[in-house]
Amino acid sequence: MAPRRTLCIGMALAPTWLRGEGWRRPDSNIEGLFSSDFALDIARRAEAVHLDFVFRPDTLSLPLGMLEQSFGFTSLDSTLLMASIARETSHIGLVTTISTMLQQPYIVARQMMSLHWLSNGRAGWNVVTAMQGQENFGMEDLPKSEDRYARAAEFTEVVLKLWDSFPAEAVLMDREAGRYADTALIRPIDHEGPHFRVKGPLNLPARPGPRIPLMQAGASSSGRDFAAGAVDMVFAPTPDIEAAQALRRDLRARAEAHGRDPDAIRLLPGLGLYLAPTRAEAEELFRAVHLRVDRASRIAQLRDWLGVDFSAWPDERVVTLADLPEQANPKSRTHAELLRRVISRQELSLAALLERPEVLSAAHWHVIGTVEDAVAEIRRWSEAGAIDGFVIASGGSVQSMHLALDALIPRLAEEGLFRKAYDGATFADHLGLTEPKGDPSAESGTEAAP
Ligand SMILES: Cc1cc2nc3c(=O)[nH]c(=O)nc-3n(C[C@H](O)[C@H](O)[C@H](O)COP(=O)(O)O)c2cc1C
Repeated sequence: MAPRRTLCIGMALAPTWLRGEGWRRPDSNIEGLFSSDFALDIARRAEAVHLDFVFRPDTLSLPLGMLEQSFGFTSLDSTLLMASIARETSHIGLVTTISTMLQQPYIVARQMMSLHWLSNGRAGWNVVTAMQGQENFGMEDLPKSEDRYARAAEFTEVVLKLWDSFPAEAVLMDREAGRYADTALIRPIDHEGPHFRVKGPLNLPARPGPRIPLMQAGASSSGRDFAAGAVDMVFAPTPDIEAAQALRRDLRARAEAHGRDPDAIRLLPGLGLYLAPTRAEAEELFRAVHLRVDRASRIAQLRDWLGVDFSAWPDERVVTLADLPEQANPKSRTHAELLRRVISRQELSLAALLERPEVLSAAHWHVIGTVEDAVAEIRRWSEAGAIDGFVIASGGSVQSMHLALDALIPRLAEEGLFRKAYDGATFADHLGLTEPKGDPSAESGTEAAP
């Protein structure tokens, strides 16, 4: 499978580089976490090296367990944050995360189109079904993964219809004739489905040009199928190159089965970058960051993903698939399956399992080393057809994050793996999306220019 000519690269503003012990460093600026300048500084750096987008994950609940040691899931509302960055930047895509389980499509269609107008065509929506937060929305439990995706598919369909319901051409602004809009072009959507009844139209005209790009996170079979039919980018944890190759192959095949060009869907794994001037310093950074994540938190993480309580197990006992129950409704099938995969492939003691990136840091692809190590690894994955790009989840320290943006990305551009300048000023321009309307199955899927 041929790799694309240039990669699509996003930067997570999470801020992953302050996780673990990172926030305790003197230069962390943890005090500024809830100011818009904090994210803006990173967005400006990302724009200076022509990244495709900045991206903010988001949740709607606060698990207190993590908060003793780090900032956990505290965060500004991601869409408002992106709106504040929009005014101060001019080219970079702004991808916000909004849940289809815990929101209503009319509100989301309006928020996203507002962000699209306010940013001059740079909005992107990370469509998540959510892993937590149901207790804040009157639910005991989240429905099972398949049902969450069925709702996500209908939710997305309604949002796309709403964006199309008030087309840009309907706005005439004919001063002479005194005619503001041609209301014959503005149509209700009259949607009636299993989850939503929405009449429409949206009370905001569509911004002229291609539709807002969509991203998705969650790689269970139903997650992949939803992504293959509806989105432009998949953000996924792929801890090794084989996992990424297999996922990319599968997503492309599913996109084709949905009648789409396989190039229309991009696999963008999370990339945990622990960078330092030397390999030894980078390894020390990784160790130092995870030093205090205690056994109890890691055991709790495993209980969440695998449904097993390992707290009474001795460290040296080997974990096998036979120890794991079939889970009817895991919070994230993606993470549960990645853990089952590593347990089936390697004979791991409990102590060794607790050291794995799948447990410590969200099962993402990791590079712990120098900038040149990262360039080599990215080239290897790209040439092996494993990725269409990646989302940087910088780890360890502010210095490591700065190395990723200020040193690694220009090196990738020098190597011909990434663009040297922006070709256009909208997010769709960076992705090469050209179709004007909402239906992803009608898209061109052309490549981003070098
Ligand atoms: C890499 C990754 C990132 C995610 N980010 C978010 C997020 O920011 N907010 C959220 O509510 N859910 C997030 N999710 C949850 C997914 O949207 C989805 O609900 C969950 O993974 C269950 O789907 P699955 O069974 O396909 O894994 C994320 C999932 C993955 C795998």
